[in-house]
Amino acid sequence: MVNSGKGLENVYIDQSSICYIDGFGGKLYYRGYSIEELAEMSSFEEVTFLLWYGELPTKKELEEFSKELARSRKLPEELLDLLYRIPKTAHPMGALRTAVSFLGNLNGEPSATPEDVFRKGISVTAKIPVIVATLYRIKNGLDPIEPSTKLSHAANFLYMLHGEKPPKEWEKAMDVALILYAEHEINASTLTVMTVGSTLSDYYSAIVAGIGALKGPLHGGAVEGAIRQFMEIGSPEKVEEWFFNALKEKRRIMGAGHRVYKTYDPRAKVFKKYARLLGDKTLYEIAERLERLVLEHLGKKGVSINVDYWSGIVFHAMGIPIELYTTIFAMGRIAGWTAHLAEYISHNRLIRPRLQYVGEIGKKYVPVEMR
Ligand SMILES: CC(=O)SCCNC(=O)CCNC(=O)[C@H](O)C(C)(C)COP(=O)(O)OP(=O)(O)OC[C@H]1O[C@@H](n2cnc3c(N)ncnc32)[C@H](O)[C@@H]1OP(=O)(O)O
Ligand SMILES: O=C([O-])CC(=O)C(=O)O
Repeated sequence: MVNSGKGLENVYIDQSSICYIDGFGGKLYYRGYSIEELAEMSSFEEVTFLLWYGELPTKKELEEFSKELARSRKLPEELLDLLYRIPKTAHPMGALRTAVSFLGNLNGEPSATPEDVFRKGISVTAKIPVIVATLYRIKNGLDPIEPSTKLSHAANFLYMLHGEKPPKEWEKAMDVALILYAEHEINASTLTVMTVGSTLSDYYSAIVAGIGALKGPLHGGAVEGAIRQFMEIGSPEKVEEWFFNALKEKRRIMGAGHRVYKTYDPRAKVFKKYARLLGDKTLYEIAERLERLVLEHLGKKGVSINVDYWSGIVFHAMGIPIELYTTIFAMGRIAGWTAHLAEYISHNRLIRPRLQYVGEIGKKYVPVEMR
């Protein structure tokens, strides 16, 4: 290799003031504020404002921003019609990708300024939970519920999904989940968004590409993989046998390992607290036993527990079907995608790395009849 950055490991492509990860110390900061403090004290609306505009909002700014988000929830009729026509077998991330792409056809002129990105960002951030909840209800033969303009971003999603206002502790847990998922520097989906944005394509094209990247099981899709693996194990006594079999078969433990964290992901610690508080006891115990084995046997390779390990147990406790978990990740991450897109295009340069060619050159072309 020309350099050692396979998979762009440890390659810095720009400077940014949005997020700092200390991968060995297990620390994470959004605009300088620790993730633990934001999760405990803040809200998704406030964190989105912080990520986009660089400072915590004043009370008035937060009220206006929250109102604007709430006002932007309603889906256009054309999109509602489309949601009914998406195949019921589609994975919700695929359906969400189609829905956001369709929104782009209603409003997809190139986004050349950060202000334009934020204007569209408000609309898409507001609509993603509405799209997800509406799709879920249509798929299950239930009537979609109109978004409320009174509820918080987190509470409105749960309300639209279940058809009733959520208990306070569910609203808080969902709000915390959205905060924890909101931003994480230049992860695979954010790089994807920035790459599309760097061609000066439109906001929606960039976000659609980000949704596609997030869906994969090595990235956001791991949240579904992690809980499915706990369910597959089935009982705490079976964890050990399952783990050593997985190692023997060279299967990855979902929700473990990370390109940047070589220690416990600080977001996973917060999720673990909520999983203990709200989650199914058996699933929690399975996950805890598996975690011990991961840390003991894979810790020396720098494999620890990541953000996707515990979160599914929290969503499961709120009666949310597993196939929606990655869409909840997207509901949070839209904030970070938008922040990075706006920051990058404000001093844009086309993203275009190289591949070292190792094939042959100068081969003689043979016409098809002679092959
Ligand atoms: C929100 C997020 O995106 S967080 C990540 C979510 N993804 C997952 O949870 C899926 C499982 N995890 C993984 O597949 C990986 O840890 C990734 C993709 C996240 C990071 O991968 P990379 O940084 O490329 O690590 P890489 O693949 O080089 O692995 C390094 C070593 O750790 C091992 N390893 C890494 N993750 C795991 C895991 N989950 N289970 C078992 N072993 C693992 C690899 O086998 C490798 O071992 P080796 O050196 O003996 O061959
Ligand atoms: O940073 C990464 O590579 C993956 C991750 O944890 C995230 O996107 O939240």
